[in-house]
Amino acid sequence: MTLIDLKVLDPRVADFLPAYATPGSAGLDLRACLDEPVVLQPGQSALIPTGLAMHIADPGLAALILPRSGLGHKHGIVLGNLVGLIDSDYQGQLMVSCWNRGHESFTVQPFERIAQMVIVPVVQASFRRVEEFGTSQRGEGGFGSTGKH
Ligand SMILES: O=c1ccn([C@H]2C[C@H](O)[C@@H](COP(=O)(O)OP(=O)(O)OP(=O)(O)O)O2)c(=O)[nH]1
Ligand SMILES: [Mg+2]
Repeated sequence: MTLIDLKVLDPRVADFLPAYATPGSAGLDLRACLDEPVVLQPGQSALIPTGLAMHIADPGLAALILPRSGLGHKHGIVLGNLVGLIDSDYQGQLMVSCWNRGHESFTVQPFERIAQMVIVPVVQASFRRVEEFGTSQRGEGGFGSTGKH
């Protein structure tokens, strides 16, 4: 298990620290640290604080913030940035951009679970400038070049 430093910025979230719901879970649910409900009209988005800050510190790791499938599928509540990327050197509050892509208004309740976070490995690359690549089977083919079936 990887140990990551976490700061509780709002004491109200101290009882709801991110935790894996089951032994096999990949995602850690993040909650809305709100004083009052936030109504998202269709098409509207809001940046919702979580009351938490995290310093991953290891450049070989990052965190991704992803929608929760139930909220996304049933209510159209996804992320305004589609996916949130948390850099290993970020020490600010974890924020969730909630976007109502649905057709009905949705109310985010204080401390409701609004998104999930996955800790992932990262490879930092450096680049070597070349004039020609070594051959590959695909070459420059893309965007459907392998056919439809
Ligand atoms: O959903 C998100 C996405 C990002 N962040 C924080 C952590 C991340 O490390 C930082 C910067 O994110 P990103 O690089 O995606 O944003 P940017 O628009 O490129 O800002 P910057 O110039 O600060 O890198 O913002 C969040 O709290 N939630
Ligand atoms: Mg950036």
